[in-house]
Amino acid sequence: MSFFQEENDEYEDVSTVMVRNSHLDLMDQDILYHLALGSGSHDLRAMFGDVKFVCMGGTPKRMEQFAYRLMEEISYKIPTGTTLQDISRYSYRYSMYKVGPVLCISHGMGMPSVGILLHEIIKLMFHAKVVDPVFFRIGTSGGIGLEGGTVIISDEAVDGTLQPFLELQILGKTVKRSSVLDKKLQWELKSLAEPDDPYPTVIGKTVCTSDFYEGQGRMDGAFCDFTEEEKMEYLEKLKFNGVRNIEMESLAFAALTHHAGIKAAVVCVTLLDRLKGDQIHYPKEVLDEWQQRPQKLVCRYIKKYLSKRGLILNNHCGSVNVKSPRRFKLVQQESESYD
Ligand SMILES: O=P(O)(O)O[C@@H]1C[C@H](O)[C@@H](CO)O1
Ligand SMILES: O=c1cc[nH]c(=O)[nH]1
Repeated sequence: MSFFQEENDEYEDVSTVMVRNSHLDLMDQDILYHLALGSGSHDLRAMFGDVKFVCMGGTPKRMEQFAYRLMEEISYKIPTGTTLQDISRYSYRYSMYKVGPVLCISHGMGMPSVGILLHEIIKLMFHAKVVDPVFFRIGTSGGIGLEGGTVIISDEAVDGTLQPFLELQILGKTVKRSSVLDKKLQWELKSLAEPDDPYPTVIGKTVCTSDFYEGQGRMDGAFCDFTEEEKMEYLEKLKFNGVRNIEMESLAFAALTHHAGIKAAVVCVTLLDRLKGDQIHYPKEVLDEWQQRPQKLVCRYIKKYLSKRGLILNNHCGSVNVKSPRRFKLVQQESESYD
């Protein structure tokens, strides 16, 4: 029986997000610089207190598209004549959209970019007193022995040497943080893959690198000092060790959410099979459709979660099917005050 059918739901909310930094208590305000938000300048509780899901992916366009998909799926309406607002547009760094209880945010490329975003989003959750949020990364990746268009739910994020740690240099010392992802969430997501989906959805290990070219064993960058044989030996070693895909954010995403006690999942589509080549040569329309596959899966999860609790929004603006009125307020309409 899947968790969606269980009588007693273990997913009932229990605690607000905590930060592991006592210095924040001593600050009169906290400026979330890269989000163009702050605890002094914005009522973060009113704006974000109802958030339940935080979804991140590389590009602003993908996350805007995901926000519009969610609006459709959960019948979330904004006033006629208006559009979804990019809440962080004045940061000129990340884009953030809010659709009822779901935040959709672009994280840019690579671990430093997603790491900075996670610090500020975790603090945002803390200031807003958000209760037990679930974080998703919906991304793209290179497959290992899997055709383009395959959806992979990461069961573990590891570095290029297959270590399940994020290594950070803090005050000149190396600090390791375990990159742990929630097992149950992975299987819940997997259970939402439909037999009719014209592509496979698999669970597997994800290698996270700090580079797209040499770091992922590509021979088509500006530099390359290894041979085809050495590259294939490495990629085959990854395959042998259960690695299904390679991307650039999962390690920091898993390590920092785990450090904050936040449940998280990484769902990526493959854009090619790295055992067959390096260049991403598929037409744009094909790549666009593939990029939507992780979105569909996560959308199914969110929709089921909300439906199960009678929280799918009603079909008219500003109204919610309220079982839990303290949460899931509509704050999108307040976007004017975000400026
Ligand atoms: O979420 P995205 O599609 O940006 O993830 C991967 C990893 C890098 O950010 C990027 C490289 O093309 O795609
Ligand atoms: O090969 C790929 C494709 C997308 N993203 C990556 O990081 N690697």
